[in-house]
Amino acid sequence: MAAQEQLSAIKRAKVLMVGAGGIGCELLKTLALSGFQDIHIIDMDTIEVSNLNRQFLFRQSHVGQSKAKVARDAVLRFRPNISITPYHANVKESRFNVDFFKEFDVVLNGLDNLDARRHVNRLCLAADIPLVESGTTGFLGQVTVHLKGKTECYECQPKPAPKTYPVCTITSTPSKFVHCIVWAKDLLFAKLFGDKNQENDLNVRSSDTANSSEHSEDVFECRKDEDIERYGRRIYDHVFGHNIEVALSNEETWKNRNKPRPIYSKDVLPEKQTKENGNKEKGCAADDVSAMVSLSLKNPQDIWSLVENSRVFLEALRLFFLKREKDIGNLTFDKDDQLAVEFVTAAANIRASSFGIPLHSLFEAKGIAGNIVHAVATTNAIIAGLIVIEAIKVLQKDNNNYRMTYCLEHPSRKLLLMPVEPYEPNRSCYVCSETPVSLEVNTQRSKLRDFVEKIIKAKLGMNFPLIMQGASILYEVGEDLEEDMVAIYAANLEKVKFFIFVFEPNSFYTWHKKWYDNCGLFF
Ligand SMILES: Nc1ncnc2c1ncn2[C@@H]1O[C@H](COP(=O)(O)OP(=O)(O)OP(=O)(O)O)[C@@H](O)[C@H]1O
Ligand SMILES: [Zn+2]
Repeated sequence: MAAQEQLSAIKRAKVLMVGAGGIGCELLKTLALSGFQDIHIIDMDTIEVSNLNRQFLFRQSHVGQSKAKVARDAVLRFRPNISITPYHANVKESRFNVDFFKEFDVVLNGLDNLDARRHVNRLCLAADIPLVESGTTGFLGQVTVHLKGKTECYECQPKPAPKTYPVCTITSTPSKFVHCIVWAKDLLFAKLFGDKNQENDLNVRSSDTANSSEHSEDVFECRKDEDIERYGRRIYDHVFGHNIEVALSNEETWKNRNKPRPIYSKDVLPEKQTKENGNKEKGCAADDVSAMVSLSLKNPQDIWSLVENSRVFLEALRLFFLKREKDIGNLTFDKDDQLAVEFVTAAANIRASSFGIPLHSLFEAKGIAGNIVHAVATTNAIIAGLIVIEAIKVLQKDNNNYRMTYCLEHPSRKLLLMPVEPYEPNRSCYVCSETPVSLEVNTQRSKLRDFVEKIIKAKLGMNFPLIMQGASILYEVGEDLEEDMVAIYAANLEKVKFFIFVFEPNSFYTWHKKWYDNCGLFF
């Protein structure tokens, strides 16, 4: 009897879930309610307040606790007799190796990043375990099934790169609010609060023409005898006033564009006004410091005026120096860092105002800055259901009926869920096919570092590459390397004229034989 067989396949199955976030919580619940009895779940995160609106296994009292463990406990309350094994860990840890993966009948991904997805894909290929992969953004979602040799693997098709903008649009000619956000976040915020040694295009325009008395590197440093109010105003005037004037001096740029308007702090905020606001101090922990709180701005969905944005800008900068001084120099923008979001929102709005671009609320700016498409709980639930449907087909080896399913925002051919037959493996996929990758590299010019970082790690996604020249090792990655080897490898990275063979050694992935024999990179 088909139904009986299905049920016993479900009961016998040992499944691994990776990710206990938006999709993962729904998936764990649906697995349990569908009769699965042996579920292992890996998630490296702890619960945040922002998860509670859609990750229904979690409650306020769980904030700060392991997602995997709390998810397990929540599901055991309504299915007390099943076995759920949680791992509060990164799936990339070496204990989750090929042998670990081989213990499962199917692996189900509910992840949110390319790196972890690639990693799980490769482990599933190496262990020859079916993978059901998924993802959602807002109303959109998809579920795909990957079986080694039968359907394409997760990496058979190149993934679209995240959207980037031309540097000059960001530094000189923004035309959309998102350009102002990128400027505020990746240039101004990074310059003031991030790693000082990182390249930064913020001042390209002004430093081109900067007069020699003002050394452009020092403009952003707080001077010895300068109080923080004055420093804030100087930065404000430099980036929203002076830099815009410099940009305007290049007539060519503005022939077919609207000219921006330089904005100086004294025109927007008379000196006295900031003093009044700036002095309102509230005692709170460094992490909770907020310019909105100290300026009594309550609603994050309000669009602030230029004056309000200018106040937030100066107040946020002041608070960073006053309350978060130890973070300065190490910060990268984080959408969950309230003060950082306030600063970036205000800076982006002041720049938008200068360029005649409509201003936005903090809520909207945060969404754009964090590349956030607001998650839709229903999409996650639908996708989780589809994952379970495909997982059951996998367990029953129902080879002819696997489907990739897309969840659409608007009906297409009257369907909101669009099933498509899975594609065959891509014969030239460097991950799952026999094809060796050949690359042409100019070994006279390229440093080994460029090769390792731009190609081996970024493009090919190798985590533990081993690079050989003849019989000697030029470079490898590992936790237990001797110090002197680390120094030698570091020196090798700066060298040019290498002639090498690269592979990801099998101690970690134990690549299936084909990969191991053929998928080296030859030069
Ligand atoms: N390498 C990894 N190892 C283990 N778990 C991972 C790894 N990478 C991502 N995850 C987990 O995958 C889950 C993805 O869930 P989701 O997309 O809902 O993101 P979130 O972090 O919960 O929410 P958001 O980012 O939208 O605020 C997260 O719980 C995250 O911890
Ligand atoms: Zn592939």
